[in-house]
Amino acid sequence: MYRYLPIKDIYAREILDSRGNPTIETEVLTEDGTVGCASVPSGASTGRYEAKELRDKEKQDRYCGRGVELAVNHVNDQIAREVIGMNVYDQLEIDRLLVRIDGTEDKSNLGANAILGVSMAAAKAAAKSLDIPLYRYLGGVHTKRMPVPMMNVLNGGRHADNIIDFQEFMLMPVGACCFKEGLRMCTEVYHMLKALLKGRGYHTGVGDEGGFAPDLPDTDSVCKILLEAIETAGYIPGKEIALALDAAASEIYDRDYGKYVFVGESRGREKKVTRSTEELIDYYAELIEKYPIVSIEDGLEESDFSGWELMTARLGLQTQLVGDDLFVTNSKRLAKGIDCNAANAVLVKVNQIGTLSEAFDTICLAEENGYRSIISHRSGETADTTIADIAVAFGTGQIKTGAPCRSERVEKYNRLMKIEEEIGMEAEYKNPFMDGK
Ligand SMILES: O=C(O)[C@@H](CO)OP(=O)(O)O
Ligand SMILES: [Mg+2]
Repeated sequence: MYRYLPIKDIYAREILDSRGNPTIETEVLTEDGTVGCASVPSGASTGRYEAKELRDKEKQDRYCGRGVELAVNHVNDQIAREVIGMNVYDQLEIDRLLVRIDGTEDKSNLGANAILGVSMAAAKAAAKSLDIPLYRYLGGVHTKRMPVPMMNVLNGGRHADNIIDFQEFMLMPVGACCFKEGLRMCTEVYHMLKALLKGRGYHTGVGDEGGFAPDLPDTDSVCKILLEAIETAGYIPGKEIALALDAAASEIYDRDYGKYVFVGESRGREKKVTRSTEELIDYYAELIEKYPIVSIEDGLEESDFSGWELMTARLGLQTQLVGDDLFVTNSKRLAKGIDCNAANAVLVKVNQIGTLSEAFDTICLAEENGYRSIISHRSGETADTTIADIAVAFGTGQIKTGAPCRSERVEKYNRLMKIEEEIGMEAEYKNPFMDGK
């Protein structure tokens, strides 16, 4: 027997995310008066195979995005009816029940957004009622590994109104001694990058995740200025700060044409710049040769398992190849990837799958098969910091949560600094590429 604390009430409401679009905030109240509150993020470059975020049919006049009143009603009616009375400490049972009452493969009935809010708020209420931090509640007493940030300092693709074809250019402070130092190093480079861009007449407005969004013509010029920023800030590229990319290749793939189309890079040229799967892999090989790129996410499009297999055979030994749209945090899709040696890491976004327990299952499957896991935010975020705790709880060793200048991203970084302080001397921070994990 263990402690039993029934859920007394569940209440969801519509709030706004960092892009000014509606999203859900959910509260779970327990019999002892504890309230756990969680809000749900939302993507722009969403994967085709993600669990479905339920949005209202009609666009609301007062918002630019479609509302989530339908999903809110599902929480307040159907879900509340079933989940009230359950033991808040039975996370697995709560999550399994949510999946069952939805009844679909992709959670399109109740909505992954409706389900996730309840899953996260229940965990937060449980932790709070025990008066222990969320990372400890989810991860246990031995939780101590801090994640290396993948700090997105330059935005392109669907996250910015510029001409850069790839979506994200990130800094990884692999040579730092602790999370706090890593965060400081990247932030210094971020400020240096701003000065360099400004000095060269580029605008320094930011994209959805807080990275700068200048009109740099191609990936080469982005990598060059990033290296310059790292060096001018006083760090050694590769050794102290490495680079990571999210190509978000599904967004530039032309299905009819069967090739990747680089619209930005084509500007001012007579012929459109396109690359076949093999050519794109060659292009990555060249980039890795020239720049200290340690990780490439969504290097190929989301359905092309055989292309991924090819890319992994070619680049997988020296480079982390991350499946985001490819795996969508779904253990079945990850299992398929493992079977054919596609990728060697999985991006974990809780709203891609809908419950904490399913995200955890995916991380365990990755771990068992020598794949790394990276906890990630979405491009549309809120002040909710649950992913910071999850990254520490599940000991994934890496987190992707944007630039240090938009508060919905900074909240996560600040939460991680607090966690590191709490864990104290026992906190562990290591280069994820040094120990094969
Ligand atoms: O592609 C990604 O990895 C994410 C987060 O950076 O973007 P979005 O939330 O728009 O899918
Ligand atoms: Mg991605």
